Amino acid sequence: MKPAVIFDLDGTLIDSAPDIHASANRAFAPLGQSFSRAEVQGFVGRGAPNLISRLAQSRGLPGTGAAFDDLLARFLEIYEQSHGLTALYPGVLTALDDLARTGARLGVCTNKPIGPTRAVLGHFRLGCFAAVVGGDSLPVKKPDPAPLLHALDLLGGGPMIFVGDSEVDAETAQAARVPFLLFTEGYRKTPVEALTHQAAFADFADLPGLVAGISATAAP
Ligand SMILES: O=C(O)COP(=O)(O)O
Ligand SMILES: [Mg+2]
Repeated sequence: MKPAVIFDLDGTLIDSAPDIHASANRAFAPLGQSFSRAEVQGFVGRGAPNLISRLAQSRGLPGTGAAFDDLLARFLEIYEQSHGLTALYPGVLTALDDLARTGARLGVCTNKPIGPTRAVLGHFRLGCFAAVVGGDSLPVKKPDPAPLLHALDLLGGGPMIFVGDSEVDAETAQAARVPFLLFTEGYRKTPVEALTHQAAFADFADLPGLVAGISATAAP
């Protein structure tokens, strides 16, 4: 059986931090707060509620409760329609095409809520993913392995490779006991050597070869 290749989204397939940053600043503007790109990017990867809560708390605002819920809803409403500053990383489309041509089954497992996830995949016409699992698709998020294993189930099971950019993704792959390919140009804060991974890559042109290498090793 050909492997399922399941991708993280933010910092892996798309450089979305500029839109997340701009949307966060618009959501916080009525509260008189704004953030640098680095502050916002540092909190991407554990889902939108965590991002907005951490940003609020960094300015002494509550990270839970009714006012926080309004703030999060405002952010999500703004962000779901904001794609103009987001870009696919170079070589992503070609790599996805190449993988699909070899028969690989493709999926996405992100902590971004499913609404904005589907919106951004639609914006970039990324229709190649037969399974898309968001941060609110299940009661738990990555690094719990359940969302990743759920994406695999939706693809029909079998061997899997997870591709991601962050500490959370490395932990998720370990918890699910699956090979992890680390994209080094995303939003990771930890040195590459400190993250458990099968291989690391900075250029999507290298991805199909890495997937083929792992599949060959795993073959019975
Ligand atoms: O934190 C998020 O909203 C999503 O991040 P991810 O796509 O890297 O999982
Ligand atoms: Mg990521």
